[in-house]
Amino acid sequence: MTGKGKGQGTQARTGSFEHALVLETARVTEGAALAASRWVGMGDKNAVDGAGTEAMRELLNSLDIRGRVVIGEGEMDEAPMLYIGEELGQGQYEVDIAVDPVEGTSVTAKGLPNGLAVIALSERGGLMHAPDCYMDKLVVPPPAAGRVNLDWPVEANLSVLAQSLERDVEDLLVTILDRERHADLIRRVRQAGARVKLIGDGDVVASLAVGVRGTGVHALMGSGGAPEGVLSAAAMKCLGAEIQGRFIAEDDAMRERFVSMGVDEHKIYKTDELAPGSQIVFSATGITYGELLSGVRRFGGGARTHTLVMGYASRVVRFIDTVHLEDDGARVTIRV
Ligand SMILES: O=P(O)(O)OC[C@H]1O[C@](O)(COP(=O)(O)O)[C@@H](O)[C@@H]1O
Ligand SMILES: [Mn+2]
Ligand SMILES: [Mn+2]
Repeated sequence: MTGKGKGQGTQARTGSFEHALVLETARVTEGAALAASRWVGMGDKNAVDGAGTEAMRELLNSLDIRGRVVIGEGEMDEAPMLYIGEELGQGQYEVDIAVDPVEGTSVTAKGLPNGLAVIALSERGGLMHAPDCYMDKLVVPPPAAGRVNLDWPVEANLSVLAQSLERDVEDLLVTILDRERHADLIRRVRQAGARVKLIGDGDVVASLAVGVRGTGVHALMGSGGAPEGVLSAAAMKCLGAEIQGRFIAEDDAMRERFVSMGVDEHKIYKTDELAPGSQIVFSATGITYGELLSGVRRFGGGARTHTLVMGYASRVVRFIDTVHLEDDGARVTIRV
């Protein structure tokens, strides 16, 4: 549908596979979160990752897709499941898949907030095949999209962000991963007058919180994983927010890898370059409690999950609260 038709702005763009797969994709992250939740707070990162990955792979295989993993758990020789290049499903929709079965493995193993299971799907070529390196990131909400620049001094970006959100720099809260490498960035953001929220892990959910209004955080700054940058880009695109990222080559081996993958070390990659797809489905289910998504809440006879699933072309942002009942016949009272 084109032109200024009735209801323009809420019409589907070209939602074919999205319509078929939005809810199915939510089921995949729900399943991974439920499996990983068994290991919350047990101090075993490998068990957390293993459970999430296995469940996610099995559920992806059951979808009506012919999928190819472009962002995964590593290369084939280092990851037994959901490795980059792995093919999943025998259905009809040809898709590229980006996964992080457990984003925030350490926090999940410690029972701390903001562990989640994450997936993005697109048509073939719709998600950048990013190397597994660090990425310098700037994430801003919809009103500041297109108005900031990762190349500018941080003070300039804060000032534009404050203007865009019609407030003072002092009213901004900026999320930054609590890492030694960010000491200077943290100092400068504070000196500019903005407040800082330091997080231990999990810059995907931090990006989601920036993209959604009312969470009280206004930007994400600093470096994190490049695969997480692509996943965040898929989400920001669905939300109308923006991510800018620059791939960081820490050594010559990585620099060579960039060349072989066609990645430009000096370029700022924007949302649309990281996630160029015209159809994108993004889904995240909380494993441990967070400000945006509740974690998995287990009770006798079942568990409850909280998911954010979105379709870019179909223009839907769904928060899904699901009760999963065990099939052993237990009587469970569902609460609102
Ligand atoms: O801990 P580092 O090396 O600074 O890396 C940061 C990256 O790790 C994470 O905190 C956690 O990722 P995983 O749990 O998937 O390993 C990401 O959110 C972030 O992008
Ligand atoms: Mn991760
Ligand atoms: Mn992970």
